[in-house]
Amino acid sequence: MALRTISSQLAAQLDKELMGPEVGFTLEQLMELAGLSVAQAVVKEFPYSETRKSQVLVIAGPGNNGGDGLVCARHLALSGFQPVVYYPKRTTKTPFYAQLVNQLKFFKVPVLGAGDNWAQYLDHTKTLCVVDAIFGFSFKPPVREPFGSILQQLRHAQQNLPIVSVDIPTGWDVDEGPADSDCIIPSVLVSLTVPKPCAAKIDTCETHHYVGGRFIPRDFALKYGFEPFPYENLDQVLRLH
Ligand SMILES: NC(=O)C1=CN([C@@H]2O[C@H](COP(=O)(O)OP(=O)(O)OC[C@H]3O[C@@H](n4cnc5c(N)ncnc54)[C@H](O)[C@@H]3O)[C@@H](O)[C@H]2O)[C@@H](O)CC1
Ligand SMILES: [K+]
Repeated sequence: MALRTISSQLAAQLDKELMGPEVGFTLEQLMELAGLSVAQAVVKEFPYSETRKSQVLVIAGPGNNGGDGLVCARHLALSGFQPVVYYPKRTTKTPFYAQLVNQLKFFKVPVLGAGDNWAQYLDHTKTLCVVDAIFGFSFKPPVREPFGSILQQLRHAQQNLPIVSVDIPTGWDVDEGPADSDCIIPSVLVSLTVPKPCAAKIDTCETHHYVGGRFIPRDFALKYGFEPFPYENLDQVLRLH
């Protein structure tokens, strides 16, 4: 199936309509479904087993992509994984994010901040995968600290430690794809709602591609120029490649 994508501008317009007065989704609702879908992709890619390591490092950025990561960590904890969240730059935009952090504390999920030793969790003998919830479709290069050095460490770790990118592989241009050769190459990409153009630049031998963020009806998808994705039953993700 040819990969249908929509531009980042159209994606932003689609969001605006979803959260507009007629449809009336709240960001919290969309984020909950998005985060759940990423957790489901992790479970499908790395099925939980008593014997195997189950620690997952979730790196959350300052925006809503980071919010997806906080939600994903909670669902991973519910499904028996041992998530650890590194959340160096916390948005104070809305109290909602503080509630997401409270929920993680409620689930006994460690939430590390700037200055904490997060890199210890890049040890692939203990950690199953890293969830890249740093930047999504609002990323504008060049990367500003502390995310530059975080990406550098991820690039180094990715040889042995699979990266699951939420919506956009962090550091990639949302429309053009990898800006230069030292970008991260995720093992899994979970495109939310609909793949953005950068998703066409993944190498399907290296990156398993899922679509998640299941919250639009057929006619709305067609209006935005793409076929609805044939999710099964109540699955929150569908593997495209
Ligand atoms: N709109 C939707 O339908 C949904 C969107 N969601 C998520 O929201 C994401 C978009 O969220 P946002 O628009 O908050 O933006 P992002 O989360 O993509 O990140 C932008 C944030 O990072 C900062 N930033 C941007 N470029 C930077 C750079 N070069 N260096 C350092 N900081 C930089 C910005 O100040 C902003 O705070 C999507 O990718 C998706 O993951 C989901 O939460 C729910 C569904
Ligand atoms: K990301």
